Amino acid sequence: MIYGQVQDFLNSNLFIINFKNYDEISGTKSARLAKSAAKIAKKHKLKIVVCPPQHLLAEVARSSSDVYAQHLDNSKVGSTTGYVIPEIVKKSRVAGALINHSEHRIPSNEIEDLVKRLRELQMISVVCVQDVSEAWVYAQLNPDYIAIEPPELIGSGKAVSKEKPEIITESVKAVKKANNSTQLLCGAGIVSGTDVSKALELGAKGILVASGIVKAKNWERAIEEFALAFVRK
Ligand SMILES: O=C[C@H](O)COP(=O)(O)O
Repeated sequence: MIYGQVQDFLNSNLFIINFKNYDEISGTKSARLAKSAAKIAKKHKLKIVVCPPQHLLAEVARSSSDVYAQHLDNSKVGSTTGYVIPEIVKKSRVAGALINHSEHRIPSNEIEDLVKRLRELQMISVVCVQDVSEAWVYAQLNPDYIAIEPPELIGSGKAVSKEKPEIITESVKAVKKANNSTQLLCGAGIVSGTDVSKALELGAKGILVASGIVKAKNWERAIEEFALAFVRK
């Protein structure tokens, strides 16, 4: 992305679908889900990013421009084996990454290094945090996004925006206090358009969702329902 495009991107709402390692997206099904996301993104002029499993990143990124890694390793370019690193995935058209997801936590010095590395590569960084105090700590690194996710609600079908609205409003404040360009996303248990609307009402710039889409019987219908919540906000 060139500079102007990066700015436009950061000004719009963001809807991230993390495929995790659900069986529903194994093999060629990841590309199918990414295609549905791209279709609805285009229809509503909405930013929808997909995070397929690591081994499918390049394949999905061949046909979709909005692909982030679920995780990256802070290993060097060169003689490192079995790690997935920013410089190399960028060459497969991967545009950003989740960092420190609740299911793949890393030490704070690595979070800091990865945010810097992604910035230098003009890739988008999404640092996942579990509570408001972590939102404040990591917002000061100025990642593009902080994604707040109370771990106990992940995969529960009980939306953070309804179960713990205060964690979103408090995190919005924490991120603002950092006084930089970082914006807040939220996730955990989001399964409906009203969950999304509520998150946006509370001040989130977007959402990070997995099971609510991946496990839906009809992917396109579910993505459309979430997308409409963004469009109607
Ligand atoms: O990365 C996604 C989050 O962990 C949320 O997962 P969930 O939508 O299944 O609760």
